Amino acid sequence: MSTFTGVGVSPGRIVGPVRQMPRPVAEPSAREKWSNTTVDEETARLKAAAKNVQAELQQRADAATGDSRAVLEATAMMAADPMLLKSANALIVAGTSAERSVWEAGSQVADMLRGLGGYMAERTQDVLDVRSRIVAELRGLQAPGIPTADHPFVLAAEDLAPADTATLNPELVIALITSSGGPQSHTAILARALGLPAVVAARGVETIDDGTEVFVDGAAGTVLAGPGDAERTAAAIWAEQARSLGSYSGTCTTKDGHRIPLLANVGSGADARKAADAGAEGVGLLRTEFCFLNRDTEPTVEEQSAAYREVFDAFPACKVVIRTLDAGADKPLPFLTDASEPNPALGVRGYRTELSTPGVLDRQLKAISEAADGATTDVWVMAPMISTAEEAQHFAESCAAAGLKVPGVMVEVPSAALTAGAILQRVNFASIGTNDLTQYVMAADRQLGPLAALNDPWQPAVLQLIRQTVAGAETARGGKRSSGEPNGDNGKSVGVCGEAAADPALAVVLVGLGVTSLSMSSRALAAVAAVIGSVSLTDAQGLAQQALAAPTAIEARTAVRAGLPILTTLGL
Ligand SMILES: C=C(OP(=O)(O)O)C(=O)O
Ligand SMILES: [Mg+2]
Repeated sequence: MSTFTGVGVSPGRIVGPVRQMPRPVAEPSAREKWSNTTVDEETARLKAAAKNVQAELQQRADAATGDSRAVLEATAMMAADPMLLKSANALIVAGTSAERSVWEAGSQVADMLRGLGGYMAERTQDVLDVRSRIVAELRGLQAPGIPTADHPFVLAAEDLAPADTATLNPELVIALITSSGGPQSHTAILARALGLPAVVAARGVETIDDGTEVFVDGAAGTVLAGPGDAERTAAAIWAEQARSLGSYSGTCTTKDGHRIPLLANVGSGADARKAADAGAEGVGLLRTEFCFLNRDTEPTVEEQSAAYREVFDAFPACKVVIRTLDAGADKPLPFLTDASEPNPALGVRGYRTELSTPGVLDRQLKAISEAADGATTDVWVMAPMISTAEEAQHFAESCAAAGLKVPGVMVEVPSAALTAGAILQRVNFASIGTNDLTQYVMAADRQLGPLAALNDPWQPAVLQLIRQTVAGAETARGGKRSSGEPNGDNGKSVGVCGEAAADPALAVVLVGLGVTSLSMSSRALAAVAAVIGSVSLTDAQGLAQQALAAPTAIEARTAVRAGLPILTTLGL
């Protein structure tokens, strides 16, 4: 039995066979020529590979439903695209290998589609995906992307990109294990959103053979190859505990009756409908960039408005906090961000793209305003990566110009936490993004596995910045508020929408620090509500003081967990 230790980022214990995510297909050399074959043989090789890829994609499409089916059908059609094959054949005739020919032909077709704009430009990614698949087929390699199987499996990967989420089928993938990736990486966020046990930064998991049975413990952060009876029993107990936790009732209060609204983090209308079904009281973070990943061109006002309206319609008469595009670093959008920046996390990302690409923000605000028109939803709008009071002021003015009445900011840059008082005099609310706040205050890339211990929202510096943000809000408000979620117009409320809110023990600390609402993946709602419901507000404040007094992240977590016996009862 070998054990791999990493960082547990989504709790749960499960036993299942591993499937490795294939490595991305490498570009064939520009000098790659065919030899030992004839033009006809090389053309026939390409034709057969394209046909196999098409058949495989069509088979997957037939088995899929909804959005995944549409994506797979479009990609299957692309594999048989006559223009792609014709351009590739012309290169083969000139002596280029089938692999290189289809690679170049794919680039040509992609450029052409991009130039046509609109719906055609949307197909660019499909062509690039198909050409990689055909090259993999020609080389006898596993197809790129999330593997398929006819039985549930534990997906092992180096890390997952946000774009991989479209094809991840949670019925088949029962846990995620990665050799890289930090606790705030998108693999971790995705795992929590899907409620899948996950361990990141577990070096060596990339060497586990396909089919090997493993035991994944997403709380302990361990992966064990060749589990025995003890592990199988632990997995069965966890499945039973998960069932008994049930679903979120739609109301979260401390033991002594203080209301803490629990909202959902979503990335699309479909997500929002799932969150509403799960009992979320509204949306605390709509990641609008997730609606448009893989887009080469800016979505039109109409397209945006339709996407946002879907979310508003899922939450009539409830609060929805919509975040303007947070492009850059781990979430590049080609129409907004510069892929060649040397240090993208510190670069032109989030609200800062307004400097390099003015106009996109105003068009997005217009789209939000149009979507809100006639909807009963209480629409709040916030900007990501705000660093100064001037930026907050400018954002508030832009919202006002678009007729949006509740502007706010994300607090995810340490300067925003330190100057929260001045910032909150200019906007109505703040939402703390602990994922980025942690990476920036600890100077530790959130995507890097080796820095996982630094990238921990229990770090004393992060807790102090949260306290400072709440104190800044009190100054801006001109005094303390006793409890409850203030209204959007003058409340200067502080919520948390980073992944810290989904950690039930840390959620209690956040409440104790004075945070008034929490937003998380809907899977976490029931557990967070159960743990908050087990303490009074005074208990939560006491635990927050203990966490603040602890000199290290580990000691803070240990002290708080010791004060929350319900965590053990629920297996959290
Ligand atoms: C919620 C956050 O934003 P994202 O994870 O999308 O960067 C955060 O930084 O905590
Ligand atoms: Mg962020």
